[in-house]
Amino acid sequence: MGRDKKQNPFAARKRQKRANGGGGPDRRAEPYQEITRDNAAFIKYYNIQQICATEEEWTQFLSTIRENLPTTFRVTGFKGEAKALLNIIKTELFTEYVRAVAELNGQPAEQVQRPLCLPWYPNGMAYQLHLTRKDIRRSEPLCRLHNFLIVETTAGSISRQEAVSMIPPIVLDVKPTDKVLDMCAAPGSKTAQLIEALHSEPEVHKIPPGFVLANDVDNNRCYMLVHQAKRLNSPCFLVTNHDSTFFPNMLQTNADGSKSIVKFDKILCDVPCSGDGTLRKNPDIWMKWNLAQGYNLHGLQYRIAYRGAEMLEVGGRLVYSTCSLNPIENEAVLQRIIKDADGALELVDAAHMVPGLKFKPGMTHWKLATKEVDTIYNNFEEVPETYHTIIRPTMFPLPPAEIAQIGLEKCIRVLPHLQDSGGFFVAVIEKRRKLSTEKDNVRELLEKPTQAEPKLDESGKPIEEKSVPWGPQRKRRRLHGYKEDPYVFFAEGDADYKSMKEFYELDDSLNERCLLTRCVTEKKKNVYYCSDAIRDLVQLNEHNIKIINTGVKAFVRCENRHTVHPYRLAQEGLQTTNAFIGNSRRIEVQRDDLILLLNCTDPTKPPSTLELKEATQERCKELGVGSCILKYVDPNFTLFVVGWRGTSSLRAYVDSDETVHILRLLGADLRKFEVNKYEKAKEAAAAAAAAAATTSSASPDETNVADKTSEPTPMDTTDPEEATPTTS
Ligand SMILES: C[S@@+](CC[C@H](N)C(=O)[O-])C[C@H]1O[C@@H](n2cnc3c(N)ncnc32)[C@H](O)[C@@H]1O
Repeated sequence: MGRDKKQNPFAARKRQKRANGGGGPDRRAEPYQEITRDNAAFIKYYNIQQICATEEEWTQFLSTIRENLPTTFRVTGFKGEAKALLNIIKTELFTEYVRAVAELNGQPAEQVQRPLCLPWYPNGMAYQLHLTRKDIRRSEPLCRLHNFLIVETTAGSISRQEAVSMIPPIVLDVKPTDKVLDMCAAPGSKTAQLIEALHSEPEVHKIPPGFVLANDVDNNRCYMLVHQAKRLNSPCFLVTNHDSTFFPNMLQTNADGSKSIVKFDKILCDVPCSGDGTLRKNPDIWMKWNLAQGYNLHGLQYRIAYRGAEMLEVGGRLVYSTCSLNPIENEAVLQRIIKDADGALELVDAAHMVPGLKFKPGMTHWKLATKEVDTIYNNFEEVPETYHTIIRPTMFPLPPAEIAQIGLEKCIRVLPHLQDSGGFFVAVIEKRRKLSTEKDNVRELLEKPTQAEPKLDESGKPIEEKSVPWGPQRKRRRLHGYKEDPYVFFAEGDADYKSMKEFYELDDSLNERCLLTRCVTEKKKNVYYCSDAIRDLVQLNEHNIKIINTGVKAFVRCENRHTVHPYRLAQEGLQTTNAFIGNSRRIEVQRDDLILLLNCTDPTKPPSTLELKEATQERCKELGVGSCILKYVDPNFTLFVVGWRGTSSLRAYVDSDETVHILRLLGADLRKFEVNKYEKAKEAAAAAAAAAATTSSASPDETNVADKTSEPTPMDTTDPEEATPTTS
């Protein structure tokens, strides 16, 4: 066979287009035009696949995918105050929602449809609003609702996430003891759900024994992942940056001190896909969609999921998901994996875990076609040779007798019209025995060089060194993105730890070797904490895989002339450290005191202890200057907030979003914190107009002074009468 025949015709056409001066005219400067929600190839392709049972249903499908997607959010379940927040949402927030929607639509409040509780999401914690993202962002009456969503998302109390995207973590069924791998994790909405599930039994596990390892091949997207997960402050979480198709085996220490290869109990493969299930959220896909995307992704999707299956524990569970409706990216990938695994993997039915979810079973018949869907292929023999590098035999359904053994009907296909959602595909696989391709050579891994322990001086203090880049030099291909600072764990007998232990009366069960810094230096700045399992993973594997982030900030160096102890507590880590801290640095406060402390937003004017309740004042007298924990007990929840006892003051040490979150739980007046961006924009416009009026009436000399200090803008050449002040 000649080389030319093997060339990818789609890629050749793309190259030709580029050679002719790019892929079409640059429209960036043209005025915005509403996207035409149509694509003949898309409609033809899914029509021939018969994804809907009747003509009537097909019409309903086509009409729904052309509509914008409603907004959904879920409450972070594991937090102690989740129920209290849910109650506030169902009462105050939804009352405000009804008022705002009535105002927006000019209709009576009684006619406004209340938000819908997603029936299949556990404990009634997820809601769908009858509003799109754009509605919420751009409508002044919805400003308070928008503020609520932003603040509570940043505080980690809710997550705005597409409804269907919540399904894979639910059916993965993560328990606090599980070792969990999220292979294609960024930006991390599902990862957040996995972390929540890991922490779902705080009364049983102070720190869950399991962990979530979230990985993504894209270095930049890994930081989105860090940002997303940081809100949840889990010490059992690790972010890595690697290609999942050849994700390396990782080492772990067993209870008897020996080493073995990590096998994960739960693996999520939310693989890259053509994304045509998200047409309602991302309408620009209408213009870009073509069948070549699915063909190009099939191999990558298979390799990621197959590597996942190799790393899965026998008896473990792997969830494969895409936001695509295309059987080439879904059923074809799964039939290939199940077939290649030769009985080691089994598709299982998980519908009972999402009761009330409307979906269709996986497909067992599908057809392939050319990119333009002008020629249909029923089997590989019909495919012309020029397409053999694109359309592969494994993409066709197996013969009926074989495909019946695969169990594809157990897959979950969510179509947008079934419950006014996006489109999605989910399959659950369980591992019955090892795969024949698994290579678990512990000795080979142990023989690889590991990172050196930090050098210590005679007194056991680390010798100051410059921060070193990640591990030994590797192949160029892997040296992408930023170099990460090292992970420097405390050695036993660390002098800083001794003083922390004394000052905060830390419990012996807190493992000091799980404290770490990100720089080899004597004067530690931020001190992080991670679980034993994560520490073990980092130390044994950092030479083998790029670790982007781990640990929650637990202590921060904070020295001034009054401080007795150089480290304050960090609110981020309090969820973890609280359980290990003794009584000497605790103050129980009443509601009014906490509201007073949180309302103080000027750090230069902390509340005087004299403004507080008498009991609080008495306790403050007993407490020396420094960091402390403020505890508030409500009949429905208990709050812990980092505080600072000054010489004559007491203040809360939390960021602004968490402040609003706590004040909301306390039922306090939030008006001081409410930002109305529309009002602000109007004020800014008025100020700009006033400034412009002053400038135009100023003397020529004054105008010249202004000109020298500012860049010329198009406004300078515009008639002031015509100019519209910008308000962005
Ligand atoms: C569908 S998105 C994942 C969405 C994510 N699970 C969530 O819920 O937010 C697919 C991700 O796979 C990543 N990816 C693509 N190829 C990969 C590979 N070979 N290994 C690991 N990640 C990959 C992409 O960078 C992208 O972030």
